[in-house]
Amino acid sequence: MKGIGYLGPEGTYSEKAALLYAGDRKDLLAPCSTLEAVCQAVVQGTLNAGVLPLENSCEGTVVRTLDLLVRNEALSITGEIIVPVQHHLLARPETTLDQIGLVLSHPQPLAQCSEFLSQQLPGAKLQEMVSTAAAARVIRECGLGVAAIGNAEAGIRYNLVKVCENIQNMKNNYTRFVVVGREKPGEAEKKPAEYKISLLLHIHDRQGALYNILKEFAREGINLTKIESRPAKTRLGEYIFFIDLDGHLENPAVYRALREVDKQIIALRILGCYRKFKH
Ligand SMILES: O=C(O)C(=O)C[C@]1(C(=O)O)C=C[C@@H](O)C=C1
Repeated sequence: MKGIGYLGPEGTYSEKAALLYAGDRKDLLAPCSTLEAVCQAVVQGTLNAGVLPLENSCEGTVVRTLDLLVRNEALSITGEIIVPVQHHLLARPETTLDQIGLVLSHPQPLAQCSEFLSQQLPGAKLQEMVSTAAAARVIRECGLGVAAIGNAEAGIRYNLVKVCENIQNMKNNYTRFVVVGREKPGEAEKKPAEYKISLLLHIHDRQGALYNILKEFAREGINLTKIESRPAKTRLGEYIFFIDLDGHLENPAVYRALREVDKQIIALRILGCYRKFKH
């Protein structure tokens, strides 16, 4: 079995998700420098699976991941993992809050901690980094006035202390990750259980187009759990919709709805049919 890619370095939230997915196969974990690198390695077959952040309970969809799913047609979704996200302000030992003039982190945590940052560090500059652990890793080489936002494990790994704990806007902050692979959708597991399907729909730019599609799912009593649009990158006004729904590809109601939807749109791609995450 080849590796499981995730956004590195060690100490990211993506690593936490990848560890949950790997179970006792932790030696397979492969940190990658970017989300693009994770996808590329899976598409090329250097890695067997990749773990990508898809949505956060506070900040919504990670659009970078949606764009990568659209662009990499060989990828399918084979699973999902939901990770609690608790951010801390990490700095070199003996740093105090009033010394901090620069905060480094991934754009998502900077947004997820916006209230703390504006209230407690109104004068601090914010700098985006490729990941929370990439931010934590450079702090040791910086002066006392620099802090990172990341998780407790990153603090331990990079010998940093928590200047402030649990600084995210929402106490219950969660990020949903998807596992991507090259399996054909539905092949990954077939045992009857609680399943989810992820779809990409490229729809026409015309009156009622979205309504007519949603109607098909409603008619079959299918519950949609996420809907998000991204520009199709073809022309202004044309969109691709990312839809998650409850069900399995072998359910007759799902089959009927997808057959009707397929007749009305430019393209339908089944990204995956996979088991729902159980906490
Ligand atoms: O920087 C990290 O630690 C990541 O794993 C990335 C990421 C993200 O892309 O949203 C993952 C989960 C958290 O929401 C914060 C950051």
